[in-house]
Amino acid sequence: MDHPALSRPDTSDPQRLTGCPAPAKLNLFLHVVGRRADGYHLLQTAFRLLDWGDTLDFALREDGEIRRTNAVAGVPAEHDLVVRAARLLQARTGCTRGADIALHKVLPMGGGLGGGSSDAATTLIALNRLWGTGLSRTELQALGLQLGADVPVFIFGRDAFAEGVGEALQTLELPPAWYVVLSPGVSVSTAEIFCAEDLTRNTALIKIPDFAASTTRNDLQAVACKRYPEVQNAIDWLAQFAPARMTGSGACVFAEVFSADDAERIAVSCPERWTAWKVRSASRHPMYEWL
Ligand SMILES: C[C@](O)(CO)[C@H](O)COP(=O)(O)OP(=O)(O)OC[C@H]1O[C@@H](n2ccc(N)nc2=O)[C@H](O)[C@@H]1O
Ligand SMILES: Nc1ncnc2c1ncn2[C@@H]1O[C@H](COP(=O)(O)OP(=O)(O)OP(=O)(O)O)[C@@H](O)[C@H]1O
Repeated sequence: MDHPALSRPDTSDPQRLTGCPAPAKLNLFLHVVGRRADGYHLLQTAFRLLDWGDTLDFALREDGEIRRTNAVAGVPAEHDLVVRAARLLQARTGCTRGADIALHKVLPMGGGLGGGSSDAATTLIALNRLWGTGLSRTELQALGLQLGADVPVFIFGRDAFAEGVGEALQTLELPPAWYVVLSPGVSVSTAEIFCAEDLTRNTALIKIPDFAASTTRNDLQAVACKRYPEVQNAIDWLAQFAPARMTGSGACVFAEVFSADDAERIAVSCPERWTAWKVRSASRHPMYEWL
């Protein structure tokens, strides 16, 4: 499937920010290297930002209310990470302003593409500007981590090598690339995969330059494929064309291809029960310069 590239927000009206992008990510590899006392897992992973994602609109409210103005299937407003992110920023800064927020969902949920996390990150970056709360990138990353392990990287705003639970980030310089991303039509719960008895939790640590595809893997993949056979089927189908693996805790799988034409050709031949997208990398978050 084709999709529009992400663009920069419209900042012409000081009362609102429209078309704020929330890009997807891929985990090019993901190693589980240990477990913390609180049950969270220690990882090594490479995050790649994509030129594909959700968009959000924000309008200033002076009464302090946070409202989501549109319905989003499967995400009631009170559970939306976007609403939770806005409330967290208010609480952290003592800001008395509020916002109307519209969320235009494009990314599959429970897809391992970090959609909800990216929506939350975009909310923190956008409201920090609209409200004039002035938090730094580092401060927003720390705040974002309270919402989820995947939020900080989107505020970091660049391809990154991540350690810890995903919050210790170092910039990665990666060449531009084209990917086919395939959704096998199932939604995977991240917690379910990390809780699995049969998850490998002791992969040896690697150094940054050593992450050639041949020497890395996604440790969550075997667990997800066992519980969701369509994930394995999707990997097997995509692997006919290029090395394929799962992103995050699934369910989406991806393969890097040589060109936009290759991505297009593979995506259009995807079996009808699944959805495939031709996607380009994005080396920076489109709102990177705001922090
Ligand atoms: C799989 C990844 O997407 C890879 O980037 C992330 O590690 C998941 O990040 P996320 O979706 O933001 O996850 P969170 O919302 O923080 O956590 C969901 C659940 O996954 C488990 N979890 C998550 C991250 C982590 N490093 N270890 C974990 O064990 C925890 O049980 C947690 O309750
Ligand atoms: N704004 C949001 N967008 C999507 N899901 C959200 C949002 N807010 C809360 N959620 C909840 O989070 C769950 C996971 O959604 P998400 O799309 O972020 O998963 P994911 O792509 O697997 O994320 P990750 O890669 O971070 O694990 C959803 O099933 C939904 O219940």
